[in-house]
Amino acid sequence: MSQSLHIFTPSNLTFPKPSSNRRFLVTTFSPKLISIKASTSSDPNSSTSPQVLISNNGTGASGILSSTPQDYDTPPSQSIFSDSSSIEVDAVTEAELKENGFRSTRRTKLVCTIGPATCEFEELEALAVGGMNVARINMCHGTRDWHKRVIERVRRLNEEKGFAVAIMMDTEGSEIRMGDLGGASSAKAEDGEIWTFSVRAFDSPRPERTVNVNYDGFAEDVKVGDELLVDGGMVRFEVIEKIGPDVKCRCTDPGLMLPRANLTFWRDGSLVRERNAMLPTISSKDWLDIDFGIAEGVDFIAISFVKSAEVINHLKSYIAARSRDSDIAVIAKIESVDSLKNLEEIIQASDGAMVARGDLGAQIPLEQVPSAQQNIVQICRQLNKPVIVASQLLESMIEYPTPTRAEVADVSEAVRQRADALMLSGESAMGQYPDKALAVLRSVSVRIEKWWREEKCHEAMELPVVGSSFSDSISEEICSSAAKMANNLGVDALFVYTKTGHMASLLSRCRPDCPIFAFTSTISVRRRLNLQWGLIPFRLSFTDDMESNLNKTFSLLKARGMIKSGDLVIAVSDILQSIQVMNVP
Ligand SMILES: Nc1ncnc2c1ncn2[C@@H]1O[C@H](COP(=O)(O)OP(=O)(O)O)[C@@H](O)[C@H]1O
Ligand SMILES: C=C(OP(=O)(O)O)C(=O)O
Ligand SMILES: [K+]
Ligand SMILES: [Mg+2]
Repeated sequence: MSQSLHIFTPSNLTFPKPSSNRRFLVTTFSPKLISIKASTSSDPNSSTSPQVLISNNGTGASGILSSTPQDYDTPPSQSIFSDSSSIEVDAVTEAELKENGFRSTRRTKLVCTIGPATCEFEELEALAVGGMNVARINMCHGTRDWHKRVIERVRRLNEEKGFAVAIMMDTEGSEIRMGDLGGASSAKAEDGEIWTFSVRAFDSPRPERTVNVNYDGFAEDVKVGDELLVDGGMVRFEVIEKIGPDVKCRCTDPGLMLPRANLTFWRDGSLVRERNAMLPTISSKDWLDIDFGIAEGVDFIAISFVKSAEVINHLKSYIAARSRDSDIAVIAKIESVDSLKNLEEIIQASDGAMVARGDLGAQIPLEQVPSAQQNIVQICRQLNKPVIVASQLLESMIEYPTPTRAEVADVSEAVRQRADALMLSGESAMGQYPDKALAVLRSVSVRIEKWWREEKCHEAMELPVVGSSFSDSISEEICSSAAKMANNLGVDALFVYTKTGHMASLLSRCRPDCPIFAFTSTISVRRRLNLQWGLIPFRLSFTDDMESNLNKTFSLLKARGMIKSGDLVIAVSDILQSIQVMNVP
């Protein structure tokens, strides 16, 4: 038996734009539906096409309308799945669904930074098997050739093993950094030692207690008495003397300095933003890296030290002009004072955001980082943008095989905040236990998510209208109704048929209790959806006929033992705006 609600919209109906101040806005509008015809059919092959009377309050438009499929951008044709008789999902998800059932699949997504510890094919495969959804390459480190090889291996892994691991390229940005320490893996600064920081390029081997700085204005901008923080305070120095380009500093807090570590300087307890505040967000080297990322067809480009929405808009049009066929998503890294000042407009302009706590904690007092994180996660959810919580989640696991209790609590908090994704940095890039660190993220995520469901912590978070057209508003209403129905009815899974991924993201935003099976015909959309909370992306070719899509999905998933007769499913689609509730035949 299937019960359904179909909503037909005329493509020319305009709808009042929601206020631009969306952050705390409770949606004041609810499209006063419209008369709804629920069709009950016991014949899976019947294709009753219900007519729905639309009387849109306010616009005066009314009438009986026939089915008008929604407009969507046509995805790149070369990546549309051509085999119409199969469904693609990776072996790990398939095994997890079979063994544990729908309910216990992991909803929080996992991003791993790839570095020397994880760059070989087998190491990448181990991460994919361990649940890596996105592989991040950090352009601060390594050569383009090195990154190219990693991208090739991830792609091969996807092709040969059926994974849909997405690739995120993270730009270096032009904030102040130390040099690469002449190839050394770290340098230890001891209490009271005098070190020289200089823009000079030192001969190799690097003279003792010297560090190269990448910012030409460094010696001019710092003053004697300033405090110099390496990596947000992992090591601290006091500036004691300036001699031409060389800045002599005394170590006041000893510690280990890593190659290309970030440097900030502080005066009278405040972060100094001198001419370095004027450095471009995207440096010339970053533009070349971005060209590389476009040429390689990465899925996400993360932009470091974003200051305003302008740079995001600029980059998005640059990408659009250079790669007409691709849909690279732009992720804004929130890691500076400037990005916090313009938070909403930056997130609105981006396709997602990262709470980059490493550098953020170097620019604002550490005790302000947790509230900033919560705020960023919440705004992203409201604006329907995926959000990644990054840096030092399991820092001690770079060296040790078990995390600290405090680290587990930190991971739990990010999961409890319902961030889309968690990220490993050094833990997976150069740590000794990358697979164990990933396993900790996985088990903590699953445990906290389960606890959340058992405690029935359905949030009361108001989700404001994000789209601007009437059709968008209907999609949003459909998704929030479907998610609510799924929770109230205790359904096993939500199904969404989506061409661009938008409808899937709207469902994910509602954070329903059951997993969301997202069916898309495009490989790149499937990879991109892998970053979003609760979505299990499948590649499947489908048509505009929902009845036949559902029948086909049921038979393919049943044949693989991923669903069974009697499972309760709610299906929504952006093909024919509709909600259908049914038991798998
Ligand atoms: N491609 C790479 N090549 C060599 N080392 C890397 C690479 N990517 C990351 N690393 C190492 O892993 C550490 C953590 O990575 P990440 O957090 O992304 O960078 P950072 O510490 O510069 O913010 C880096 O400091 C670096 O030592
Ligand atoms: C993720 C971050 O950026 P990166 O590792 O590139 O410094 C961070 O600063 O937390
Ligand atoms: K970076
Ligand atoms: Mg950073």
